[in-house]
Amino acid sequence: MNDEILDVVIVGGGPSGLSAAWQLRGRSLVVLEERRRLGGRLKSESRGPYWMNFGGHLFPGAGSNMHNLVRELGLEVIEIPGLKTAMTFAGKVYRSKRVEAYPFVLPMSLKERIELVWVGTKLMTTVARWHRIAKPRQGEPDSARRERIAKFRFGKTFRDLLGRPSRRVDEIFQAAARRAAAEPEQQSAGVGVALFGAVWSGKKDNTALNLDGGSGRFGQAMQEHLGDRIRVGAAVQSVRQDGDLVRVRYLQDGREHTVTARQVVVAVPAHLAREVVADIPAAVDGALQVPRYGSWVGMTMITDEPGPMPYDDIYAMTTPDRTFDMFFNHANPLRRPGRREPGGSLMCYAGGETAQRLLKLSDAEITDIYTREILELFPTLRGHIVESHIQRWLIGGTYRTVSDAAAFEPLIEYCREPGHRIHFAGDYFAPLGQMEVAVTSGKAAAEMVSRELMRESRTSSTA
Ligand SMILES: Cc1cc2nc3c(=O)[nH]c(=O)nc-3n(C[C@H](O)[C@H](O)[C@H](O)COP(=O)(O)OP(=O)(O)OC[C@H]3O[C@@H](n4cnc5c(N)ncnc54)[C@H](O)[C@@H]3O)c2cc1C
Repeated sequence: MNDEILDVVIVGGGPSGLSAAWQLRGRSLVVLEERRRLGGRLKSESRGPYWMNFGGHLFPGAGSNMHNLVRELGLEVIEIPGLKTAMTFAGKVYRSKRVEAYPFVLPMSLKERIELVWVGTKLMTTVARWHRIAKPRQGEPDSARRERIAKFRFGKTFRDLLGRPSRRVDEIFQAAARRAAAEPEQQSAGVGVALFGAVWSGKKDNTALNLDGGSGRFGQAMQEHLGDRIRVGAAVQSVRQDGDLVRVRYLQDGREHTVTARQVVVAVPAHLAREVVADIPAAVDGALQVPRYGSWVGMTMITDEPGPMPYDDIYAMTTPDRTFDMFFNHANPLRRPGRREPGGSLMCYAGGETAQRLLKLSDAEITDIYTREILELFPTLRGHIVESHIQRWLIGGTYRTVSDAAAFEPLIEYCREPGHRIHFAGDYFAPLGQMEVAVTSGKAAAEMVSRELMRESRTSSTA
């Protein structure tokens, strides 16, 4: 048992919790993180000049809360010169900067071409509408914009929007849709459109950057800055309000501890928040049941090729003809004109129903499938994969199904109301979970905490 009374306890050391902790670093606080490292679903490990990437990697550009945070931490983002729109089809790699060109590039029947144009046009028109909806309006609070996005095309599934094109055309959209960790039938049309909106973000694409040194640097830098205010290996069991204080019970190294604070930010995935927070108001509890989570099964690889490889100009590739849905070349942002350094770093992953099937296999079986299919595409890579790891993200991506927009509103309302001591943050605050959503929600929770602490200190000084 511990007697300390802190200003704030933050539960969860992912981007949302760390964003809150950073805003509140002038206060007495601790961050309790279940894993042995910070960063949550942002994870990478250094290997010489490269890094192995396991989780989130595309960082938002200038003007975003994540970008500001990364700069404040003294970290650098780097541009990605490579193609993010490459695609495999019938066993071959195709490169087009503009996805709209694929109906004319891929070896397809006329019927398939027409279908690809038809579905693609429908999607692009809807994405253009989504961009208008998602654009921030002068003077409006971020929550208003979030609400507008949440309501966009939430009453239909992404499958309803796509229709049912023939198999090979459908597989292209399916593979891309699984970047939301769910099948088109499971996600709302708004989720699918947001996903494609991130790809079709216009000519000047600084919306997707890399963190120099890998996304794991984010958690490491936070650890360096926040020091002994971070407690890793600390699994929170319960968060309970007790009068003017909140008691947080956690297990660390097999021992039970309690820490008491005036304010708590719960920054763990929605269903886990429900498990730990006691006495959640019924409407908020209902809202926390809205976000869905899908899995991803990835393989990350370090390679030792002596010179150029056929994927050097590619960063991201959709792979509808493979077991995995996406292939990434994480060495691409490090390539410079001139001499090509030896070695590299690659990653691939599958989501949706494929991930569910793969989760039943052993690491060795998944490695065999992924490796065989990568070598089919790039035979010169044979013998050059020197290290590989399978990463199972059971809680991979968060997304919304149909008719969820209204059901989530009680939580937005709760977050706006003054007087609470327990606050929520996480990437589940938007229909499609991304690090920017996480960081923004953490910042918003921290602002509420600051207001509450100031209000309390004013009240006690006038009493
Ligand atoms: C493979 C993959 C690729 C991705 N790609 C991108 C991308 O390119 N761009 C992008 O923007 N986003 C991407 N994401 C999503 C991004 O990583 C998440 O949106 C972001 O990490 C969410 O942050 P969070 O803090 O809400 O949750 P998390 O990152 O999940 O952090 C929550 C933390 O809470 C901890 N926790 C849980 N329960 C407890 C407990 N009881 N006690 C203490 N601690 C607890 C967890 O261990 C975790 O560290 C990707 C994710 C994955 C898995």
